[in-house]
Amino acid sequence: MSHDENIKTLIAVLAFPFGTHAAPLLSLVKRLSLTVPDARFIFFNTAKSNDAIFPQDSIKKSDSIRPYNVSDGTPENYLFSGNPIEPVEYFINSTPENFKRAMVEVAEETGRGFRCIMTDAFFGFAADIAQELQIPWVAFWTGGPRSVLAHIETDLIREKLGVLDDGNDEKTIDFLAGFSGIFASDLPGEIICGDITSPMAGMLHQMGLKLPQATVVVINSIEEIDSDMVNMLNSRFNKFLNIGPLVLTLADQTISDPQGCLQWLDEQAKESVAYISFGSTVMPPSHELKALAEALETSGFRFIWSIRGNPEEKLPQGFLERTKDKGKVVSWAPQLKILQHEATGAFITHCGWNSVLESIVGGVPMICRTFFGDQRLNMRTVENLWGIGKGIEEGEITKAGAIKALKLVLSSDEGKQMRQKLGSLKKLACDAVQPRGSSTANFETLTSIITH
Ligand SMILES: O=c1ccn([C@@H]2O[C@H](COP(=O)(O)OP(=O)(O)O[C@H]3O[C@H](CO)[C@@H](O)[C@H](O)[C@H]3O)[C@@H](O)[C@H]2O)c(=O)[nH]1
Repeated sequence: MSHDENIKTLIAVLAFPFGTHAAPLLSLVKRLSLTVPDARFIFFNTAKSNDAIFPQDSIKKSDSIRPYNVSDGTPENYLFSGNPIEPVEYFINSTPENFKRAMVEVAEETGRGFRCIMTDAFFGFAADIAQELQIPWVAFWTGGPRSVLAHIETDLIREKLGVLDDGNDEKTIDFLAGFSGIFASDLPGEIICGDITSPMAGMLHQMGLKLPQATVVVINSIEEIDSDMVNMLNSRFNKFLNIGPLVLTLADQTISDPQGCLQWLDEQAKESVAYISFGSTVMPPSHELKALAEALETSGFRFIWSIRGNPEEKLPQGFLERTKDKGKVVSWAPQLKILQHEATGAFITHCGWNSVLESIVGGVPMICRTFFGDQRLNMRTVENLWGIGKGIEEGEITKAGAIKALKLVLSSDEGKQMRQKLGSLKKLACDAVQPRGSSTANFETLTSIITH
């Protein structure tokens, strides 16, 4: 990175490299790079995550967005133990020094100071960096509004409910407006139910305390779909901007579909296919995968199942061969396009926020099997507030529960009603990104914060 007179505005972007966090942040940065053409965004992220989200040729082409690798905090010769939280904890423990070091390197190399720091909202430490450098802090929350409010209110929730040993505690959160019908066990584990001394819990607690200091908190959501939450967050933050759904605002969406999912969908009847995916990090336990496979086989519903790794090892013996005329099993699917296809009628999901938004954009009702973090809060919003999906019976997949849920969504009046409600939400989402829409106006406000 060399001294460059054309670059007027240098912006530091700090990514959280796990789950689907860095990709939506990069989507936001790509969009901003079109409206702030004289800016250079330095995308600080681990090498592994940068390699995954920046296609090789794009790095050479783009002058305005530069990936810059930071340490992931793992010890030398580290061998992954199989425990997925371990690399996350190494990384958290290496912050903020890894980012600060890299920012100093870039400032020295370019001979310029940063004009703005834009981060995953997880990084509460950015408040101190922004203050030290006297620059704005733009915090990007990749989940929905209800989960960020729960983190902001962590101390109040702990004060009212205490810290619970049992993740299934059924205490309600009725002391917090907008949380009626929500139970303690629906909250992200780090707030009260899990190990609140873990590095992750510490980072999220710190985030809740620091986010009100951000110049602006940006969220990949739509004002009109949860206005009560938005009003509450408006009163907590200096500025709160809903700019989603980002997936509807990016022009260059290259579709990778090597296994021909979309062509296969073209041959299926309208709203007849169940799409199954549990996102980028979750893998349901093997007895649930088996139960779901048996439910699909017995019910005969058509399906596309995105499952990471080798499906032969994960699914019952002979399942792929026996169901090859009814469904497709792939290791990665063009999810957004599948959900937007008229043949897709149900989405079995873990309720990651990106999946929930994409389901709204596609108008597809959800069958929810949640696992951690914000997912249960997202499910409650899907089920109670919007009525566009249902949690799986007993909270985990059984053969009978899955068949019941598939029938409900794919072939009952309740499923039809869900689809109608989705129609209204989808319209709100599409309207928000039109030239006069709320997300478009909020995006313009964000641009002016960055440039002035
Ligand atoms: O075959 C696949 C599977 C997934 N996806 C995409 O992967 C993303 C998955 O995102 P999300 O639904 O948010 O799930 P996670 O990857 O699990 O996301 C993490 O990050 C989210 C945003 O903070 C949180 O809401 C989740 O709880 C957390 O697990 C979506 O954009 C999908 O379209 C594909 O394109 N093809």
